[in-house]
Amino acid sequence: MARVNIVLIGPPAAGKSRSGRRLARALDRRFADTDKLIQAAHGPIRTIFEEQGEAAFRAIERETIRHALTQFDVVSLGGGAVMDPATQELLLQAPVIVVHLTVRPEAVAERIDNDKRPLIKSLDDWKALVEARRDTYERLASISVDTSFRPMRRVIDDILELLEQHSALTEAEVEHLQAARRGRTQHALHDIDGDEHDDEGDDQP
Ligand SMILES: Nc1ncnc2c1ncn2[C@@H]1O[C@H](COP(=O)(O)OP(=O)(O)O)[C@@H](O)[C@H]1O
Ligand SMILES: O=C(O)C1=C[C@@H](OP(=O)(O)O)[C@@H](O)[C@H](O)C1
Ligand SMILES: [Mg+2]
Repeated sequence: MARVNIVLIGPPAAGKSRSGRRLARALDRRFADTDKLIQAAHGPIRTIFEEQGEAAFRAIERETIRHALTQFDVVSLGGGAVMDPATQELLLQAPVIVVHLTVRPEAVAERIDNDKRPLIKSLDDWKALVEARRDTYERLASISVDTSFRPMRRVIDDILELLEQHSALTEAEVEHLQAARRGRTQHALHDIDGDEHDDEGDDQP
C-alpha cells in the first residue's frame, strides 16, 4: 500500500521522541519530533510556557503538527498535543496510523527525574496528566505498545510487527522486514541499538 504517516502519541517520557527516530531509521523514512521543530523555530519550550502560557504553546504546536504531517513520514508529538480538538481531527481524518506508546508509573519514575518538562514536577503530576488524557490517547490509537522496562529494540520490533499487521507499511518495507526476519539480509533493526549519543537532546531544555 501507499505510505501513510506514522504518528507517535502518549504520555510524557513514554519514549515517543526516541522510539520515533529509531522507527524512522529502521524504515528509512523521514522523521520529525514536533517539540524539536517548535524549539528550532520558537526557542525552548519551557520559555514559551513561561512567557506566553500554555495556550500559546498549544497554538504553535497545532500548526507545527499540521505542517510536519506534510513533510515527514514518522512524526513524534508532545504528550499534550492530542488534547487539542483540531489536532484530534487531523489525526482522525488524515491518512495516518497512530502509535500509542504507554509506560507504567514504576517505569517512568526514573525517566522523568529531570526538570525539563514544564508541566511535570513530580510523579504525581505525571499520573494526573496521564489520567486526564488516557481516554483521548486510547480513542485515537491505531496500535498501542508498552515501553515499560523494555529495551528500545523490543519496542521497535513490536511496533513494526503491529504496523505490518495493520497494513501500514509499503510492500517494499514488508519484504525487507520479512527478509530480515528470515536472516537473509542484514537485520532491518541492525542499527536500532546503534550510537546512543545520537539520542542526546531528546528531552526539551
Ligand atoms: N524503552 C525505553 N527504556 C528505557 N528508557 C527509555 C525508553 N524509551 C525512552 N526512554 C528514555 O526515557 C526518556 C524519555 O524519552 P523520550 O523519547 O524523550 O519520551 P517522550 O518523547 O515520550 O517524552 C529519555 O531519557 C529516553 O532515553
Ligand atoms: O505533556 C505535555 O503537555 C508536554 C509534553 C512534552 O513532550 P513529551 O511528551 O515528548 O515529553 C512537551 O510537548 C511539553 O513539555 C508539554
Ligand atoms: Mg518527546
